[in-house]
Amino acid sequence: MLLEMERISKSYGDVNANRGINYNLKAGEVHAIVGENGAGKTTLMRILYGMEQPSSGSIKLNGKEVFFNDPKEAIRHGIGMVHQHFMLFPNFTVAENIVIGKEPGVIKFDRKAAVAQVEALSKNYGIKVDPLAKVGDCPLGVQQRVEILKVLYQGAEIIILDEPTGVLTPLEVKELLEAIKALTLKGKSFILISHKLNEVMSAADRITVLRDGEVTGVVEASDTDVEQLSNLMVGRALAPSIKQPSMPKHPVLELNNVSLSGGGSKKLLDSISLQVRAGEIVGIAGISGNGQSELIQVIAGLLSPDHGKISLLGANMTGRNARDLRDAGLAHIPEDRYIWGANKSATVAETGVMGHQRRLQRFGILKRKVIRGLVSDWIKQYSIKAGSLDNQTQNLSGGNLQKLIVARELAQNTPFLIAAEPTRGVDIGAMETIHDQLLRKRDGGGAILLISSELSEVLKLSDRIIVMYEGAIAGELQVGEATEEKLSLLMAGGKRNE
Ligand SMILES: Nc1ncnc2c1ncn2[C@@H]1O[C@H](COP(=O)(O)OP(=O)(O)OP(=O)(O)O)[C@@H](O)[C@H]1O
Repeated sequence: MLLEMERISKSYGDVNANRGINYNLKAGEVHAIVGENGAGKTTLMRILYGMEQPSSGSIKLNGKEVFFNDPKEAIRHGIGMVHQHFMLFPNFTVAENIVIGKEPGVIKFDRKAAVAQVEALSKNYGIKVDPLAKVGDCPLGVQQRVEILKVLYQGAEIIILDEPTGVLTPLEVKELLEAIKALTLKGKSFILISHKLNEVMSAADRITVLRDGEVTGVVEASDTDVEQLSNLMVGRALAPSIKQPSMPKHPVLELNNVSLSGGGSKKLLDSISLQVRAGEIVGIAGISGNGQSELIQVIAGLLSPDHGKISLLGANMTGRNARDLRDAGLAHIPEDRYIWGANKSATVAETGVMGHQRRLQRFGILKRKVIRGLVSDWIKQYSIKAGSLDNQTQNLSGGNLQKLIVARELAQNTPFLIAAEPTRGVDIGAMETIHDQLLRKRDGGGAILLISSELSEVLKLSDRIIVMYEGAIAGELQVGEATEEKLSLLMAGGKRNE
């Protein structure tokens, strides 16, 4: 056996993140780990990668016990990790990012050698990149290839992929799954952490299921289905949300010819006009980087458009800041929970009211008791594993923080909500809860603009779908006529749907 993790336990104070976990990996195998948010997946991988030390238990590589004090030691033993949030330098080239930390050259960095080595590596493993491209200019799918080449350059035999498809387009996901397959044929082994059970079943040979820090099952992928996995994960089968037809009323958000330049002649937003009415969910689909992020930021008052008009409930809000927009009736589940949604060093209770403090204070003093009561209720409603209300936000697992932010924004009961990637990183049970809550808000007369890289989510929740391509609206489809194929065509710059 290539890797054996035996009886691994890890506690943080009262939280038992891992409780006697056994996990093993064969050479050339893809062995996925699934489980609810906070089940202990990341903790187990942080232990394997030397970022944390277990409270008890042992790790064996090729039958020999090893102990890693830090990631450098894990890397020396052939373990590589690609994190959910890429850790690349955007201003450096692809080649520089790959060789960093182990650069060729005796006294001085040998750039030519670096490019040659990256070219050879890329050819050997069939993973295409341009060594001279600046990483910040590369699409996310390419950035992920750079991360994978980087761990291969460091000599990885075991590659940990933590939620690798969260930010990828359907085509990029397909390419990633193909790259994984090709690498296993060359003897590399993968540990895949994912909430996307269909992808897990198509990529993995075996699947280990964790629940509350313990293993609840190890199954062959060819021998299981989504239902059995969800049972092992959550202890029950899932009931999909039921969507009633929408009954849209008055316009809540209106954009008229909104444009934003990106410096030079390039337009980040090109004459966008759209409406979101009370009682409807308008979905925005598009390959990441086609203006969706800028659209969200312009509407949320984080960027000011160069041209055009933005109105909320009939009031002109063009150029107003985020605080004014929140006061006027906007709630916002942000695209990136760490940049816009939370402060890592704040407590859970503080993150639970971030952006809404003004409503929860009296004479400039926060109503702490009220806040603690509110946040405690959301923790119960969304089954958030948060430890205590005074726990630091950075100690929450990614999915649990996402749930806290969604709960906070939905609880504001505002007439308008931007829901950007609302279920990124959450488990299937929580996804169901969040979808139900979004539909409930819509049915209660809320207007929702949904931006999601998950086409299935856009199709499931939206009443109308707008596709963005190169900063402009490439087409609009009613939910009845929209299919993944039609949307994908428009997303790739296909014919405008007039
Ligand atoms: N440094 C820490 N201090 C305190 N608690 C922690 C710390 N790191 C993790 N935890 C807790 O350990 C538990 C397991 O977290 P972990 O991140 O391993 O879960 P996960 O299965 O990866 O979840 P997700 O699917 O949301 O990423 C959670 O309850 C989390 O809050």
